[in-house]
Amino acid sequence: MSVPELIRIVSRDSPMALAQVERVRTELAVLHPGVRTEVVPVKTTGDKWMGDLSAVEGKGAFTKEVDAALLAGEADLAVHCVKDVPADRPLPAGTVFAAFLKRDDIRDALVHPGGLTLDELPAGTRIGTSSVRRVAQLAATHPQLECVPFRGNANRRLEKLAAGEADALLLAVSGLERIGRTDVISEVLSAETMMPPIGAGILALQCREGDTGLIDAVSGLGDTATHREATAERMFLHVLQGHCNSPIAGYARVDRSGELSLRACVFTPDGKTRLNAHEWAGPLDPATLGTSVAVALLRQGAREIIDGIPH
Ligand SMILES: NCc1[nH]cc(CCC(=O)O)c1CC(=O)O
Repeated sequence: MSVPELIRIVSRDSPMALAQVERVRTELAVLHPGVRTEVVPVKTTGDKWMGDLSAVEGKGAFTKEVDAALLAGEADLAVHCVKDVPADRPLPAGTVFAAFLKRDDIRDALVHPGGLTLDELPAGTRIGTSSVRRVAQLAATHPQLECVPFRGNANRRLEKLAAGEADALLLAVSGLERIGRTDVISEVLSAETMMPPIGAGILALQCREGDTGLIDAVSGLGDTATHREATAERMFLHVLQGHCNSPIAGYARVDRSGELSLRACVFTPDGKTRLNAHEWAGPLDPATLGTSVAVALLRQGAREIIDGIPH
């Protein structure tokens, strides 16, 4: 199958998303020096709507318009943060993941202009975050801090922080790396301190199902360990069937010996209840590991917690 001459790449138009596209173009140029690429930026509902995301109809606020451009043939390849691709349902009909790029840092960082660490922040410090996952974990470990709703892309959030709309922020390390702003990090939080979201730090390439020439051409950008981790994590979330307001966190890891494990948590919004599971795949394939960890949490009462949260 011959490599297409031109690949039109669609993505959100935030600085982070466009940096992600540049990574894909660079890696493509190494793999297929002859190929030309074009960028098709689109604004998504999640970029336009600055209110509560649970008020937006359906899921996929950061992916819907990107998927639509792909399906309409306005572009050939979509670049998504796996974290933003809904896992409770299949991918939009007619599209497939062609590759998961090698995973970036999965951790969250504290951004505090004074350079303090999370444990040093004085009581009443306002943390700008609308993430129910971050709010629940902070409430459990640092109840003296106050979370204030904060939306917008990472650059915009840094501007709002500088304007005094909050005293500190929690942002993904990988996102800050992509926009070239790791200088603002005052502390990188361990995955134990602040468990990351499903899919953290992973970029996925999505194509039209029948586009086999393109799928073959870009699949070489994929990373095997990341593929196993993404598959386990997304199946976990699929079985759990969460919603926008359910604090869920977790991550899979392929260790040095090649063994895959998945740990995951479900929280109540106040962080007071935390269900935990951690399993090794052993002979199980990644998707079955994801199912097994979800079932372990469901047995502990995850369904009741998730369904009990208004959404
Ligand atoms: N919802 C925005 C978003 N989507 C993906 C990332 C981080 C990068 C990644 O995990 O791929 C971010 C920013 C953040 O959470 O700080």
